[in-house]
Amino acid sequence: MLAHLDDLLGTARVVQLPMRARFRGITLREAVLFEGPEGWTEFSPFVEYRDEEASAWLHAAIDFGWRAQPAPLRELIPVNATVPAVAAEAVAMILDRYPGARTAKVKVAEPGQTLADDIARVRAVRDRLGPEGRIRIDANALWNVDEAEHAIHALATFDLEYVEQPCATVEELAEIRARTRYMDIPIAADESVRKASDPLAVARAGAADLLVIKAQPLGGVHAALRIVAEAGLPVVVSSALDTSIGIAMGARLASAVPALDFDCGLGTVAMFEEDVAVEPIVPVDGAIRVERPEVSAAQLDRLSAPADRRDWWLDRVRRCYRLVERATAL
Ligand SMILES: O=C(O)CCC(=O)c1ccccc1C(=O)O
Ligand SMILES: [Mg+2]
Repeated sequence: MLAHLDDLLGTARVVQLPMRARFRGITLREAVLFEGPEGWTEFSPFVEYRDEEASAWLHAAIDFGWRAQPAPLRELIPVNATVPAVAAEAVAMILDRYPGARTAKVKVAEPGQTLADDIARVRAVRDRLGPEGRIRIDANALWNVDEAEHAIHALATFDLEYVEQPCATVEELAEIRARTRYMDIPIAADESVRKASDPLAVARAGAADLLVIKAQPLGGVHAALRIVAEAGLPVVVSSALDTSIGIAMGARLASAVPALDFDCGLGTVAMFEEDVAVEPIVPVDGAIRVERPEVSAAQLDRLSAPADRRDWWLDRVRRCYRLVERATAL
């Protein structure tokens, strides 16, 4: 094991980052940062995840903090704007936070909303980006196959780059892919990669045209690169709503994949009101840089979580560490 539990606990800082707008129901994003020999690293599985799933995220944190990273093949990573399931009127303000971005990812299928809301939001994005902008939509597995077919057909008029995780299962993805093939819109798998017991099953089944690859849920940069190599599909590297430290991990992965033909979902620090880095990794001219940002001691103090949340996170680190120890030979 590369890092001892004491190394993790001894350097752990638990932070809470206020969000500009609610995303995934979150207004305060919690993360643990550790400082390893390679630099700062992040552990930030969503609070509702069970330990088994969260332990892959701890494996990733150890990988990035304690293990030399693969050589970067590129220094700048083009990123997409991320548009939450907001009202159409709010779209312009959100896109303004991603200066130079030519691509937007738009959340759709939000519970409590209608297809008309999705259409209005995607139309507003198209109006703002112009005809040459790229628009991808992400349903987060919330449509059944008929709903997906209806919605994709209705949204196709806005010219979609791809549809991310329209339905939940690999079987449904294969079905919607077959049904919409005549529209020539690629289907991307996200949850079917990062939440599956076998992240390669969706590729093997031929149920997706491309994969969304995230460093933390896949166990880190090295593990994710192995999955990319085995899948043999184009990839988009994305984040899971990380601080600048987790984004640096994602950027490092994006810098090392053999081909990067899609803009990456790594501009999400723009969704936070505050961040832990002296210079937060936010998009400039549509791209982020590949580097380990300097962490601000003052920001770590300002954003420090209350004692009960710190205890909760450190207990989670202890439990997940046992699972990582059992599952791997790091
Ligand atoms: O890909 C992006 O643009 C940002 C990342 C993102 O959308 C996301 C962030 C947190 C949790 C899930 C997702 C997702 O892609 O489904
Ligand atoms: Mg997604």
